[in-house]
Amino acid sequence: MMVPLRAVPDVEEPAATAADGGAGRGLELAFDGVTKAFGDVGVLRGLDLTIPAGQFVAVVGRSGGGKTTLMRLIAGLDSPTGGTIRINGTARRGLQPDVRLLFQEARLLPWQRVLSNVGIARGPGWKERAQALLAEVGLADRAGDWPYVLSGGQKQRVALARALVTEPGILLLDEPFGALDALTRADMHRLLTRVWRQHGFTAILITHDVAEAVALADRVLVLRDGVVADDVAIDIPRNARAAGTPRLAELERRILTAV
Ligand SMILES: Nc1ncnc2c1ncn2[C@@H]1O[C@H](COP(=O)(O)OP(=O)(O)OP(=O)(O)O)[C@@H](O)[C@H]1O
Repeated sequence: MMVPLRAVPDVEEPAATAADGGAGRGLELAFDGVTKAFGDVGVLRGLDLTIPAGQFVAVVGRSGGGKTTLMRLIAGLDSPTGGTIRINGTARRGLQPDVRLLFQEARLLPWQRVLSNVGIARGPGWKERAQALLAEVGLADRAGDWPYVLSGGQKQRVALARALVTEPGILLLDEPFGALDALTRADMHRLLTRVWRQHGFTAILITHDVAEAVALADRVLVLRDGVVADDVAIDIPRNARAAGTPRLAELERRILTAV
């Protein structure tokens, strides 16, 4: 197995919050009585929720609980049955270029080299921009490679660089590290935290892994039976989380109980 060799520096800065989050380009996301049903089956049954600009939110819940449905609504890939989703106060309709998605699979174009995969949006200066983002994700020297020679973790880094190329205000992450081994996952956690601070987007991470949620997020939402069953602030500095404090264990237990 190929494991990314380039370690991500684990630079610890004060945790960014909604108030001082990153570069401040994040967008606020608000749900106002949002429901979603497929036929008779109500998947989301009334979400009222505000996610401040620049916040890092994790969404956990049982399989089939509506997490991916929620992502698709935010991304504009599907419409709510009722209620409104607002981005910076404006009701969202259809696809929005300010919102980007990262999936469990990197979904790179196999017939394009790494640099072209990142610079998919093209436009003036795209090569320099794509190259700079590759450097940011630790793949500066892989620009000329074909996707098939990369490891799973490296592919996800390329996908992350590609998602950032348009400087999205909201980044949706649907189990992006689910298929990676533990060491690569830990590297990706550090990388994601770093780019989130650097770029300032609002991050919404879907995960089955409560430990991952409390390691990365400012706030964890538990989605159960189509509503937010718990909304937990992770009030522990990020640099204290890896060590595992009693408070962190307590929050993890609370989330697991709510799930
Ligand atoms: N297009 C669709 N048509 C009908 N039912 C759907 C559709 N999309 C999702 N569902 C149903 O909605 C429910 C929630 O699905 P969703 O994929 O959002 O759950 P999830 O929490 O993301 O699950 P997992 O963790 O397993 O990915 C499921 O019962 C699913 O079968």
